[in-house]
Amino acid sequence: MSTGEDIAPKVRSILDAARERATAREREGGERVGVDARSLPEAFEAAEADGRVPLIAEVKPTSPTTEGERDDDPVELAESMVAGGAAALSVLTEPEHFGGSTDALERIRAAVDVPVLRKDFVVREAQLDAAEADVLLLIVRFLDEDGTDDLADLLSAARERGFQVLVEAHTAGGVERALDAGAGIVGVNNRDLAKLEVDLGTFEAVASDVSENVTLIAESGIATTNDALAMRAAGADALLVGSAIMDAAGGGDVEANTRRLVAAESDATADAETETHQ
Ligand SMILES: O=C(O)c1ccccc1NCC(=O)[C@H](O)[C@H](O)COP(=O)(O)O
Repeated sequence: MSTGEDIAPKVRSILDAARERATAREREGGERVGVDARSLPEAFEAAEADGRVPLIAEVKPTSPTTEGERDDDPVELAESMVAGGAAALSVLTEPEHFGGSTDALERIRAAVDVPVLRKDFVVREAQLDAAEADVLLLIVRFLDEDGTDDLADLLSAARERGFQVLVEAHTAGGVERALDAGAGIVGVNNRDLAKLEVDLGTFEAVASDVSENVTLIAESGIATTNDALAMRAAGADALLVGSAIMDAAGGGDVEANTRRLVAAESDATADAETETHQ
């Protein structure tokens, strides 16, 4: 089944590149990875207990919708995010459109002790073995395409290797497919891959239908503390933030950007208490 016409041309090119990389890996063969994963839900619980908004901060040097590119050492960026209170990290490993690499992922995972998500466009089983990570991303919409593996099969194959899996959707139907395939960690991406537009109302519209037993992550377009509060109020167990932390155009302070979002709830509580006492 192909729903290819629903995907923006830039995204189509990402998907084609992912398929080519899968084919190259299949030709090369290579070892199957076995991961001893750091628990993502436990990292979120620890952040909550500590008064931090559970946040996955993303090492995202550039993207099709980003102006500019950060060429800082990815390990230093990752360490700054953890110093700023990130519960977990996401690392883009897609090389052609996001400036990522599996080498950067492996160096980051060796340098930090929080769970690390491999953010890539995995469409076939062979791609699972490109690098070890604690969490792997599978995108429902991309697995509709011809020449891709079935979502439930990929989910099982990833779990057999020890990965936790974040299954990403953009619509209520996509979330249903994720849950039907057996996902326990679900991301709702506010970025519509058909138009590359971001609307935080996407998460708000979909989140209320998802059971409490599922770890639910709001992804993309979260820039301000008010955005973070809105996503949490709508039911996000955690947030995934890239651009606002990386600030590729301004080259800003990644640690301060992370801390600002992580402290959104504790700062709001402190402000409310101050107002009550005035
Ligand atoms: O970010 C993009 O431009 C993009 C374009 C095409 C496909 C995917 C894309 N992003 C992947 C992501 O899911 C985001 O990097 C992630 O959710 C963080 O989003 P943001 O905080 O808006 O950078």
